[in-house]
This record gives sequence, C-alpha cells and structure tokens, in this order.
Amino acid sequence: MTFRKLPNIIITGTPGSGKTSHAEEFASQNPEFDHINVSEFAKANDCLEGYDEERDTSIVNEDRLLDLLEPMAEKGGLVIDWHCCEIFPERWIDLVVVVRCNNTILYDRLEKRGYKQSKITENVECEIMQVLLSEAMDNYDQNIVVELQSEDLDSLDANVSRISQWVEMWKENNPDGVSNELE
Ligand SMILES: Nc1ncnc2c1ncn2[C@@H]1O[C@H](COP(=O)(O)OP(=O)(O)OP(=O)(O)O)[C@@H](O)[C@H]1O
Repeated sequence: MTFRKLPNIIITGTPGSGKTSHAEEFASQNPEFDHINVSEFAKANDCLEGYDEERDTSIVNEDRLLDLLEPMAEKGGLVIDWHCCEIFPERWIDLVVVVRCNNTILYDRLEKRGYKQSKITENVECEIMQVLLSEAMDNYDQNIVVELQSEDLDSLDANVSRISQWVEMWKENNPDGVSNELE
C-alpha cells in the first residue's frame, strides 16, 4: 500500500470562473505543490485526440491523461485545475474546490477573451445551473467539496488562504500521510 504525504486538490469551475488564478496563486504560496493545468498538461504530453468544432474545444484522451498523472497523484501535492472533475478517481482526491462567479462578471470575462457568442452563452448557463458544483457533489464525498465565490482580488486572496489553512490542518490530521487506496 502506498501513502501520500501531501493532499491532492482539484480546483474546478466554469471556464473563466478563476480556476487557474486560484491554482497559480496557491502553488506560488505553497511551492511543495505542483499546479497541473490540465489543458496545458494534455497539450504538452500528447493527450489530445482531436477537436470538437461545435464546442470549440480540444478533446482530451482521458485514459492517457490519467495514466500519466497516476504516479504524481500517488506522491500527493497536486493542484489539478480543470473544468471537468469527474474523471479523477475518488481515491486520489482530498479536496474539491468549486470556484463560483457572478454571471454578469463571468460574461464580461469571456467576452473579453473573444469567445464566440454561443460559447459565452453555454458557459454562463453552465454557471447559472451550477453544473460543475453538481458534478463535484455527485462524484466525490460531499464533505470534501467546497464552493468558493470569487469575483474580485480580495476574494481570490481569501480563498487561497482558506485552502492553505485547510492543507495545514490536513497535515496535522494525517502525520503519516493518507493511503492511495479507497477505504
Ligand atoms: N477573483 C478574481 N478577481 C478578478 N479577476 C479575476 C478573478 N479570478 C479570475 N479573474 C480573471 O478572470 C479571467 C479568467 O480567470 P482564469 O483564467 O483564472 O479562469 P479559469 O476558470 O481558469 O478559465 P479556463 O477554464 O478557461 O482556463 C482572467 O482574466 C483572470 O485574471
């Protein structure tokens, strides 16, 4: 049986909600963690298998992605940043952060990125319907899922310090680490 000495964290949310901003800030304050921006990681590690023209997004080969991430997840200390959380095995994950954002602010952020109208509407609807929160709640123990609102830089800072505090508690509660098998 293998043990991880650091927790693995997923930061998920609708595109534009602020996942990468949170993950980058957290990893810069907690250098023992590796920020895995899944879109970039998949591109850099040959895990893309085509393009979904309708949704205007790359298709990730999830089996290959998980095979590559497994040894890293077993060591612990991953901050996984992606809009899709359900593919990551429950036994790997200690905390799922769902970043939430006000619809109007999200709309403006996506418009500023130059997204086409259909993609903006799809994402804003996804945020209104809490799709990513439901996905997290349906796929992980609800006790490890936390929803953090983030529209401005103060809330970003406060959220990152909350995640850092949670990590300190995790370390205190798990001085010998946590098993990589599901109990
Ligand atoms: N709390 C915040 N306050 C102000 N601006 C923010 C905040 N969070 C994110 N932003 C801004 O919103 C934009 C989108 O943020 P970010 O790239 O972190 O989102 P994302 O959820 O990772 O998006 P994607 O899934 O497309 O990668 C960026 O321009 C970022 O600077």
